[in-house]
Amino acid sequence: MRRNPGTDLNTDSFADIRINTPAVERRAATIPARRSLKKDHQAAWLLNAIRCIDLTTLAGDDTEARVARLCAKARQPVDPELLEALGVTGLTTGAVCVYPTMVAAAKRALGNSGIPVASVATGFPAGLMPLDLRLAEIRYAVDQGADEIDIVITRAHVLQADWTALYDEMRAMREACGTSRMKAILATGDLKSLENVAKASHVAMQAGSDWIKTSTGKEGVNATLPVSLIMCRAIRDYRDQTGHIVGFKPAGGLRTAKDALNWQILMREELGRDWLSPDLFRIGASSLLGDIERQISHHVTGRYASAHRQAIA
Ligand SMILES: O=C[C@H](O)COP(=O)(O)O
Repeated sequence: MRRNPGTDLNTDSFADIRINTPAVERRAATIPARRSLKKDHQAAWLLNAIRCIDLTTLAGDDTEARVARLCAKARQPVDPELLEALGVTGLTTGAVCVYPTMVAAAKRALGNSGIPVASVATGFPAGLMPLDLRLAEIRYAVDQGADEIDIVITRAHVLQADWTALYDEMRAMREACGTSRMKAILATGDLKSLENVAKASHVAMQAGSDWIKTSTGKEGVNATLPVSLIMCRAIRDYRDQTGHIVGFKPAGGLRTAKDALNWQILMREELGRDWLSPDLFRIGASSLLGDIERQISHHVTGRYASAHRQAIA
């Protein structure tokens, strides 16, 4: 299984980063136009997006029954008749993502499907808890069976440019994850500048994150294309500097099939084909699958299915 072993903290590798925000925004704005995806091609990209979704429920009123329904959707994300028409079998989402107390229910519901369970941890979404409690939460989620842990960082460490504190806490989190893979949520909407996003990305990767992730879905601003562009370039730079491979997870506010296509175009353009697989690319989303299924249905049948047919996710 791919892991990023991380490195020692190396602030030299990002000390000189300067970002021209208007230029990044201009470049990000061209992403939707970079590839014209028509018909069969578009359906293939939408199916691939499903393979990469971390199908998520992170709500205060989550229940085991809701998690079980979500897992059923993860196992069979699209109407089998539509898949048959497309000649596709065995399609599942990339993972299911839940709160720690829901991990056991998700594991039960997913059975031997091979779909990983991701758990948020470390005082999600704000992370403002003593470190030993945050580490204990990771260990609890791992003990419950979580295959992947989505941690949140202490935003204050970034805002105060305390890279040592940020590195040390994430290194300890990586250690607590054991053999479960770690995704580091930077909560980019809280980080004030693209330079901070770039620097926090480097520290997260040096600390051994297997994916870096934009947002919790709970910030005022969640995944955007400019922020994602900066994070993808940090992944590229880190690979060039260390030879280690890190995945990317945009999350929060991704709701439409068009979003799913745009983020895949970004991966293809900035990091290449390898980053279009679930090992290196996840889309964190609680309500994206419905629109993707709607578009696939339209592709197959020539008409849009009514909304109730895609009631979940
Ligand atoms: O980690 C995933 C996010 O919580 C999903 O955010 P969303 O509910 O806006 O799709």
